[in-house]
Amino acid sequence: MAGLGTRRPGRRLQASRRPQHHCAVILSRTTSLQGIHHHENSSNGGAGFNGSHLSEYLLAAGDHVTVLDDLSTGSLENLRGVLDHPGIRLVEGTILDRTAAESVIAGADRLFHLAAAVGVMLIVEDPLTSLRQYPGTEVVLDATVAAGECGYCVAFQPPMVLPEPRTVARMVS
Ligand SMILES: C[C@H]1O[C@H](OP(=O)(O)OP(=O)(O)OC[C@H]2O[C@@H](n3cnc4c(=O)[nH]c(N)nc43)[C@H](O)[C@@H]2O)[C@@H](O)[C@@H](O)C1=O
Repeated sequence: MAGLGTRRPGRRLQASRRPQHHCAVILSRTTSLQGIHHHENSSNGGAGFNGSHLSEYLLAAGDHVTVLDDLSTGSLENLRGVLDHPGIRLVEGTILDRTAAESVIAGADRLFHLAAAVGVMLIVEDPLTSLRQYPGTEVVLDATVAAGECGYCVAFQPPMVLPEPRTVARMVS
């Protein structure tokens, strides 16, 4: 796993402007393939800062990972060390697309939901786009429950960081 200090996420924020920590929801079933136990992981936002490190960790542990990322703030560059790994599958798409969400959850026994618009500056600069992403978590969790296969779900959701109403009004006018 590459050192955390060696990578820069798609959009860096100054340290003082970093977002607050995420909260997490968790739900695992191990898959047995020819007697070897491994997990089939689905990772939304897997090309992001946290997601790419997680992908590297899981692949190094012998798991498989399917990454669904719209590459809005993430980058394939973050995954350059594992792009050729036989255990990784990449799907470019948004979590707002139920079909895309279902396609990566199918067959997964663990879901890591890391896709989100995070960062104070990003949200302040484009609050409406950020808000439109919130239903994505519902799409993902709905699709996961409907699939009925995933026994372990880790969902990270960004804190609700909103600018003052008058700031939003100025931005959209
Ligand atoms: C501490 C650390 O904390 C944060 O790291 P992070 O939480 O990993 O955030 P990120 O932006 O690197 O990853 C989010 C991923 O999510 C993808 N993404 C978004 N929206 C959809 C979406 O709607 N669909 C899909 N499929 N992917 C999406 C997006 O393309 C990206 O790949 C950063 O503030 C970072 O700067 C930092 O310092």
